[in-house]
Amino acid sequence: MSAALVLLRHGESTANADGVFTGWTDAPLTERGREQARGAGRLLAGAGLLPDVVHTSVLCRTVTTADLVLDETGRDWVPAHRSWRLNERHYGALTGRTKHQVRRSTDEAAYLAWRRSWATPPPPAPAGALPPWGDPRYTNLPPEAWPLTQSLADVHARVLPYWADTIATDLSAGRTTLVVAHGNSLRALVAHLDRMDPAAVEHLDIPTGQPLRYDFDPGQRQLPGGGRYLDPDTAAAEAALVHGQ
Ligand SMILES: O=C(O)[C@H](O)COP(=O)(O)O
Repeated sequence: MSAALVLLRHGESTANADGVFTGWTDAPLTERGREQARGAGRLLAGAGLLPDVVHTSVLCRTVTTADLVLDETGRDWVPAHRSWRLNERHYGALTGRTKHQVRRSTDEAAYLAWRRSWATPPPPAPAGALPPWGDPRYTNLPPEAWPLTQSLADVHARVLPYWADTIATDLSAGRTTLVVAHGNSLRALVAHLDRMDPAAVEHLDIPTGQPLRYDFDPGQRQLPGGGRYLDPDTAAAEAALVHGQ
């Protein structure tokens, strides 16, 4: 069966609005972010993309965004799956600092490497601090997978098993599958789907609240052309805001 996949970065969070590195911490949506989520739902409904299933991270900004999208599409009742594998990149010791502060405290090359390179992780956070040991969301996270920091390559390595074992299964059953995740977990997934090399991914920015559509044929082959934003002009403008941070 043919199937559609919709990737969606959560709506703007308070940390996004304040220019703060967020990573595995929680930050609620701003009113603008909530409206972005509702707008994404209207775009999906207008394109006839009614989700049969939704996947989110275990961070509240994706859960809230997904709920608003499902409400707007009349699909509040579909199965919802949460996984830490879809979480934002763990931003290590940068978590909670503003991008402006970090940029001033180091040189441009280090800032860009921490934020956008494939393989360079930010400096690590103290063990057991972010998230705190015992956070019930991570009961199933094996101790060796508990991160102190992550490069984009690390994110790619933990997102791909979830893609292969769970999301791809929904697509092969012909389900319209909504994945609500984060700037960097989606960069990793888009890099996989669009077969991007690490150098190209450095220039990839994912806008908040903009649905990105992929289509698959009955043989589960991705249709040519890569992902398409449902509202390309707004997506480009929002991606430019992310790039400028
Ligand atoms: O965790 C964060 O700070 C953001 O969600 C992603 O930030 P980035 O665009 O700087 O990678």
